[in-house]
Order: sequence, then structure tokens, then C-alpha cells
Amino acid sequence: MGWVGAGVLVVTAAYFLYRYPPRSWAEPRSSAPPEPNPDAPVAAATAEEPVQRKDGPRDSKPIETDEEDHQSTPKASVSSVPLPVLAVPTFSLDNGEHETSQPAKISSISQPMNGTAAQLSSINRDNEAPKFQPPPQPSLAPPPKPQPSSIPSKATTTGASSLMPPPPVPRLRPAAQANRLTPTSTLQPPRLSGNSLSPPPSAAASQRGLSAPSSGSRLSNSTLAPTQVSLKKSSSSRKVILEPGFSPLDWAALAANPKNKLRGEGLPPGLLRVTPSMLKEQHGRKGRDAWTSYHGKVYNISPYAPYHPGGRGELLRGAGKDSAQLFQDIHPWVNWEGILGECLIGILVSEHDTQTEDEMDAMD
Ligand code: HEM
Repeated sequence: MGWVGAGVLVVTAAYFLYRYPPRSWAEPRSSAPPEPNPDAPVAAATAEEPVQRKDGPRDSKPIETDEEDHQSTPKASVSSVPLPVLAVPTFSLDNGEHETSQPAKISSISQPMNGTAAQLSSINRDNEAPKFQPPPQPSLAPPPKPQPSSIPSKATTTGASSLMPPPPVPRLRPAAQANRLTPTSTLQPPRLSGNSLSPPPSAAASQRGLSAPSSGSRLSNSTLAPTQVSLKKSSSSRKVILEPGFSPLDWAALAANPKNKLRGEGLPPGLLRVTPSMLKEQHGRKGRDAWTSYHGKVYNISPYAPYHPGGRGELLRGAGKDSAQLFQDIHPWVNWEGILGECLIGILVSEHDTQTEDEMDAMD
């Protein structure tokens, strides 16, 4: 902060030196030091008309007198301007109004003569502005916006005398911008807060809002969502590590060879008519094969047990009964028939249904 203050002082001194050339020092200005900013434009104006200064009163407000000398009627309104002008820069937030209001005033006032007056008033504003917020002015003002303010200022400069335009125009822009920027800079914290506020509601909030209810927790949604997914994956993956030689490819190779008799030993070559009681007896324990039914067909799942990615125990949950529901709940995408086609034993029939070889052949 100390450096900032020092910088402010240096900038202010440079500004005064620029506005008050040594020759102007010869002219007595006792009241200038306390309020150099309002006088500064006057000094610029006096560069053109030093004589009038000598003639006019040399008090703290020579500007108005000079303006009156130059311009006929509307100048009175200009002289009245400084009061609101002074009031405005004190409140940095009103700068936007200044910009809008300035061109309006200029347009309302007669262009050529009052152009200088308006310019002077704007200069006063500008000069006052650095008082309030000098540090941001030199650094921020020049680069960002010369154009937007240039339109009204240009009109004023064209109307102004020759010497006036060059110095004030650059001053005007930076100053007006300084007023703008300083409020913006002062507003930036709120703006940042606004940014911080805006993203949540606008972009992120929509997705988070959707994900949050789904997740149903208060924690940060972004972190929660992946965590849940990972947990779901870990919990849902119930695959087992198969023994070597029992991969799906090994099973495919085994099933491709009909000599392996995957249906089981001691079964007739044709399809059997399997009743629910018969199916129930094939539970996979006590040396019996595990049979299961699926969509009206009965399969021997014992040969597939060591190849089942979900493990033997999971597969045998369907032993001795219908597995359609279990299968559908866990992995409906699996091609049952493609894997267990060679394990087909027969068809599931009711208990009282009599089976004959002819009927079975007819079904084939
Ligand atoms: C009937 C009761 C069955 C149960 C309870 C069962 C259970 C399971 C389970 C828990 C998994 C692991 C799923 C995963 O980690 O993603 C699995 C995977 C698998 N099961 Fe079964 N299963 C059964 C029947 C079958 C049958 C009859 C077949 C063959 C026709 C079969 C073929 C598979 C295959 C190929 C996978 C791997 C799926 C994949 O990698 O996406 N399962 N099973």
C-alpha cells in the first residue's frame, strides 16, 4: 500500500507538472494547490487563452470564468455541471451514468462552443477522478477502451480549439475509463463473486442439481458421482478368477467337440421329457449333475460350472429349478443357448405328462 501511495503521489506530481507548465507558474494561483484537478483543465484551456486568465478572476474557479468568456449562453449550464460532476466521481458506481450522460449533455448543448465547455467539465471530472483513484488510472485506463468514449470525446475535441484536444482527449479517455474501470475494479470483487455465483446456478448447477437428487447426498456432487459409480462397479463385479484352462475360449473349444458328452453320462441320445420333480432331483450334489431349466428347456450346467465367470456357486443357484429369472436379473445380455447349446438335455413338462420317444422325436 505504501508503494501504491508513493506511486499515486508521483503520478499526481507528474500530472500537475504536465498541466501546469512552468510558464503558468508565473501566474499567481494560490487556490490551485488544494484542488488541482478542477483547475487542471483550466490550465489546459489557459494554454490557449492566457490573456483571459489574466483578465479574469484568478481564484479557485477560473474555469467557469474562462468558459463564460469563450462561450455565450449554454456555458451557464456547463458551469452548473461541476456540482453533479463532483458528486459523481465520489461515487465510483455512477460512472456508467457519466458516460451515458456526458454525450447526452454534449449533444443537448450547442456543439462547437459548448464542446469545449463540456470537454472542460469532463476534464474536470477526469482530473477529479485521479484524485479519488489515481493508481488504477495510469495502468488500467489507457489500454482497454479508447474507442467507446472516443465518440463523444471526438465530437467535443472537434468543437474545441486546436491546443485543447490533444492533451484532454487522451486524458479524457483514460479518466473516463478510469472512472469506469475503477468502479469495475471495485466491482470486480463482487463481479468475481458474481462469477462464483453464476457458474453454480447456470452451468454446473444444472448438472449438479440433476446429479444431486439422484445421488441423494449433500456432499459435492462432482466428487460423489464418480465415487458412486466406482462403488457400484466394484460391488457389481462379482466375477471370479477362473482356473487356468477354464476360460470362455476353453469352454467354446470343449463345447465344439460333440464327443465330450456335455449332456451327461447315461442319457439317451434324444431329448428327455423332464418333469419338475426330475429337475429338482438334479441339484448338483451327491454326485449328481446340476440341471436347470430355461424357457422350457432343461440343461446340464455341471460341465459349465468351472467355466462360469460368476463362479460355480453362482451358477449352481439355479440348480434343480428354473434359472430364467436369475439369469435375466444378472446378465440378460449373455447368450444362453450359444454357451450351453451342447448341454441341452430335454424339455420341461408337467408331472402328469407322459413322455414317449415318438413325441420327443416329433418335437425335434
Ligand atoms: C443360473 C444362475 C446364474 C447365476 C446366479 C449367475 C451369476 C453370474 C454372476 C454373478 C456373474 C458375474 C457378473 C459380473 O461380474 O459382471 C456371472 C457372469 C457370467 N455368467 Fe452367469 N450366472 C448364472 C447362470 C449362467 C449361465 C447358465 C450362463 C451360461 C449360459 C452364464 C454365463 C455367464 C457369463 C458369460 C458371465 C460373464 C458375463 C460378463 O462378463 O459380462 N451364467 N454370472
